[in-house]
Amino acid sequence: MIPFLENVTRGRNIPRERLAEVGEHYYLFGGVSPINQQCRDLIAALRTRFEAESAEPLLRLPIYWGNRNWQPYIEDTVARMAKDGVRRVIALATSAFSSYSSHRQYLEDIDRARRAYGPEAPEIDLIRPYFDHPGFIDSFVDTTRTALAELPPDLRTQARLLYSAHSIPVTMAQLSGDPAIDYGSEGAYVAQLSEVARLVTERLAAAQGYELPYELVYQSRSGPPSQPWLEPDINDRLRELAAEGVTAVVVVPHGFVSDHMEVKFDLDVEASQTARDLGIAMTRARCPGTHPAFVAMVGELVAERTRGDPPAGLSRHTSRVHVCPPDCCRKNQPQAAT
Ligand SMILES: CC1=C(CCC(=O)O)c2cc3nc(cc4[nH]c(cc5[nH]c(cc1n2)c(C)c5CCC(=O)O)c(CCC(=O)O)c4C)C(CCC(=O)O)=C3C
Ligand SMILES: [Fe+2]
Repeated sequence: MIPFLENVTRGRNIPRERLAEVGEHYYLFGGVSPINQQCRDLIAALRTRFEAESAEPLLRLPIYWGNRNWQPYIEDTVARMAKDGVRRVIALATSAFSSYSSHRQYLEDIDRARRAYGPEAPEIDLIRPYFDHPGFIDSFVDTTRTALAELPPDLRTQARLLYSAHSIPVTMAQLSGDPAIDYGSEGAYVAQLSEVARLVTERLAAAQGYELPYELVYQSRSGPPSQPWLEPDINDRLRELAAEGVTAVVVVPHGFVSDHMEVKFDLDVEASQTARDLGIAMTRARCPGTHPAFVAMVGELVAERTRGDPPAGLSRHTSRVHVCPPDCCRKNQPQAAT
């Protein structure tokens, strides 16, 4: 696990103790990240879907898979595609939101892999942030309904919805998105997370016939304590909610696409334990994974990009362009860039 963790955090300011601690989370689950199998499952579901879509020859495309931090590495996948004669690629990141970590870094790593291969590397167009696509929203509405139904009946109408996303440094959050667009003082990442929480809550209310209060929380913080990251942490917030008399929560990990380690450990083990200790009933909505609405969305995004249709989305923060301008989703202020 350690080489993988070193890959993820190379060049970042992450304490060694944090790596050792996160390594333990993986050992608890057999010393293997669940994310590779989740990628294989998504690809299998996409193949089935793309093959069934006989009316849409555009989608009868071969599918490849590359990781940023582990095998199969993007570098190897780029080489394999080039050898297979692939000239144009449309890439989907398993990450739906704007920010350096959730979007720009994918672009950079794809670029690096292409440069490493050389001028014969295929062209690769990364699909824009798709956080408010109806397929992403509706898969969360569906899994949140299921999670709500897992609460004891008498608690369901009193539950609080906690929408949980990966915390990132506050500076990174403020620099997220397109600098020419006003997302409010917190930046695109938080604005997009807020919109998804609102949309899922509204559609859930329409389906259930009653509305639940909701809020944003963050999880999986790393980095030194001296650096401000997005808050509140889900565990801290659970303590406050218990003090306020809240008895049930449904956690919706809307910042993620599949139930990987940040979800399985930080929510299903850690936050669940916090809730248990506080006497709060907690259930957790599944991430999209291979949900049919999410799988269908991938087909729609590929078709959208191939045709050059305007980006589809349900919120006022829907991406306006397919290719982000070079100064969007920076990591640091320009003068501090490394
Ligand atoms: C925004 C965001 C997403 C969601 C968007 C997306 O999915 O892209 C995400 C997903 C993921 N993060 C993952 C794993 C890790 N992330 C780390 C560290 C970090 N993540 C960050 C941000 C994000 N991360 C940041 C700002 C850091 C600090 C270091 C840095 O500035 O880059 C570390 C180092 C140890 C630690 O500090 O926790 C690990 C091991 C896995 C794989 C899980 C599995 O194996 O199942 C997944 C899907
Ligand atoms: Fe991460």
